[in-house]
Amino acid sequence: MGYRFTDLTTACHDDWRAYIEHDFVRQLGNATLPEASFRHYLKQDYLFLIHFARAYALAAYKSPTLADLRQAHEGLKTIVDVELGLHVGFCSEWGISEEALAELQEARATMAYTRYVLDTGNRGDLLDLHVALAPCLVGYGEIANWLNAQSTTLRGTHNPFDAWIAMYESEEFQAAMQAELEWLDARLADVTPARFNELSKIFRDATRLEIDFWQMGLDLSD
Ligand SMILES: Cc1ncc(CN)c(N)n1
Repeated sequence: MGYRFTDLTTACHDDWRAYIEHDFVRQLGNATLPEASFRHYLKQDYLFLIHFARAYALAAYKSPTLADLRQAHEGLKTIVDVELGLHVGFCSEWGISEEALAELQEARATMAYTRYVLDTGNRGDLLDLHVALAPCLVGYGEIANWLNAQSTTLRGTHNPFDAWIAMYESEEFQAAMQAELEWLDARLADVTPARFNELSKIFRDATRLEIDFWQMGLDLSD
């Protein structure tokens, strides 16, 4: 029997749950997240998204077939058109101008995560790269769904972070997540146990770097 994406989350169960259910996420859901933490996160996420768009462009470059190229293009479009498009508007609502975004200094957690993914993609193959990217695209879709399943999550005007949840529960984002899951399931079906172990390691590393990114927001670390 072949592997599926859920085998990766099962192999890294504790790290995956620590990422999805991080205190930053919980506080964002119940509207207790300090505004300074959200602002710090938003700024760093702007830099993060630019590097992740580059990583999807690398996936396009490494794509041997039209189907692979389409999937890389899907990830790139989601970041550039859906996330970054809304992000700049979000930032301005939170008092962060485009000029301020252009002058930002990258925090170490942003640097570590984005460069890890780009390095994994450069030295590995297309599947290595998609697995390194998966906690980002699949994780945020799952986080929105997890938040919506919690009785403590506030929605609408009661929550200043509502628009953030709305972005990741949107049809467009959820469809991109599903397409990525299908692509990963199809590729993982053929891998050997030894190869699956290598991929699990990449998935775990990227998931742990997502945890550090949340923590950076909470700690306001640079
Ligand atoms: C750090 C991080 N990880 C994931 C996502 C969702 N693309 C994001 N915007 N930022």
